Amino acid sequence: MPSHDHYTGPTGLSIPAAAASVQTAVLLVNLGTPAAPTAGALRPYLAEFLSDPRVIDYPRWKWWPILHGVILRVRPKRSAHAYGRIWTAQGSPLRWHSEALARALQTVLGEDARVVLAMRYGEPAVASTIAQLTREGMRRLLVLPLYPQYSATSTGSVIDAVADAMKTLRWPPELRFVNDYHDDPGHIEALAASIERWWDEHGRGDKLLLSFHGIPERYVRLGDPYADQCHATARLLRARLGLDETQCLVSFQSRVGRETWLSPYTDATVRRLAGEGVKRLDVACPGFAVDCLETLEEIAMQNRDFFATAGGESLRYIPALNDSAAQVRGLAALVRRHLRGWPGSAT
Ligand SMILES: C=CC1=C(C)c2cc3[nH]c(cc4nc(cc5[nH]c(cc1n2)c(C)c5CCC(=O)O)C(CCC(=O)O)=C4C)c(C)c3C=C
Ligand SMILES: [Fe+2]
Ligand SMILES: [Fe+2]
Repeated sequence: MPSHDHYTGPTGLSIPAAAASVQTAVLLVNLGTPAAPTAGALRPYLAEFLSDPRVIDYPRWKWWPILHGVILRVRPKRSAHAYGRIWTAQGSPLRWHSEALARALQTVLGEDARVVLAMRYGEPAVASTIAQLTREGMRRLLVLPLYPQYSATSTGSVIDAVADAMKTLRWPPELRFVNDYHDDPGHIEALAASIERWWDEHGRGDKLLLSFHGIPERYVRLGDPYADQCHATARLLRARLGLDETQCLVSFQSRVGRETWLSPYTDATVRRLAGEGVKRLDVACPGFAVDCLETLEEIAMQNRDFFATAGGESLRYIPALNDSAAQVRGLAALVRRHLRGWPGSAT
C-alpha cells in the first residue's frame, strides 16, 4: 500500500518523504519586471508580456506585425526612461518589494508551508520554480497571484502559466488557486489601517482617489469580473473609512493602445479634480500589492505633475501595503484558510 511517509524510488529503495512543511508550498506570483532600466532589457520583457494572448487577444497574424514592427521598436526606450526614474540600488521596486513580502510571509507561516516567489514574465519563471519545488519533494501547491482583483489578463494568465508548467511534470503536485482576495476582510482592514496611519502622519487631503490598473472595457463585456471587483473593494473601503462616493472616488490608470479602457481614466480625473478646486488629493492604488512602476512613476510622478499643472496644490501618493505587518497578517490568514482541510498539509 502506498504510504505518505515513504515512496519507492526508481531503484526500488524506500525514500523517506519530505516533512509536511516542505511538501506544501505557497507560490506567490507577481507580474515581473525588466532586469535593468534599459531599452535592451525592456525589449524581451515587453515582448513576452505583450505576446500573451490573455493580455492582448487580437489574432496573432494581425498583432504580430504591429508588436514587432512598431511597438517593440518604440516602447522599450520610452518605458526604460520611466523605469530609470524609480530604479534603486537594489533594482526594480516591484522585485525587491515582492521578495521582502515573500520573506515576511514565510516568517509568519513558519513550518506550515514553504513560501516561494515567481514572476509571470521574466525571472524567476513560474515553470522552473515549480519544477525545482517538485524536485525538492513538494506535493501540494497553493498558488497566490499577487492581484487582489481577478482579471483574465493578470490572474488568468498566471493560471495559464501554472497549467503549462503542470504539463511538463511527470508527477504534478496537487493544486489550489486563490482566484482573488478583493473582498477579504483581512485585506480590507490592512488597506484601511494603512490609509488611516498615513493620514495620522501627514494629515488628510480634500479627497481620496482609488486608482486601479485599467483593462480594455471590451474584456469586461466579455465576462471579466475585474471592474466589479475593483468597485466592490472601493465600496468596502469607503464603508470601513466612513467616506461617501464624493469623498472617495475610483479611477483606472495605465491605459495602453487605442481601445476604450475602463473609465474614468486616472489622468483625466486628477485634472478634473484640480479644475474643480481640489487642493490636496490623496491617491491610493489598492490593486497593487506592492509598489512598482505604475504607482511610483505613473501616479507619484506623472499624475502628481498633471494635478499641479491643472491648478492643484499637492497630489500625495499613499504607498502600497508592500511587506507591512498588516498585509503579511492578512495574506497569512488567507493562505491558512486555503490550506485548511487539505489532506497531508500541516494546517
Ligand atoms: C497592454 C495591455 C495591458 C493590460 C491588459 C494590463 C493589465 C494589468 N497589468 C497589471 C499590473 C501591472 N502592469 C504593469 C506594467 C505594465 N502593464 C502593461 C500593459 C498591460 N497591463 C505594460 C506594457 C507594462 C510595462 C510598463 C510599460 O511599458 O508601461 C506593472 C508594473 C511592472 C513593474 O515592473 O513595475 C504592474 C504591477 C494588472 C494588475 C493588470 C490587470 C488587472
Ligand atoms: Fe499592466
Ligand atoms: Fe504605466
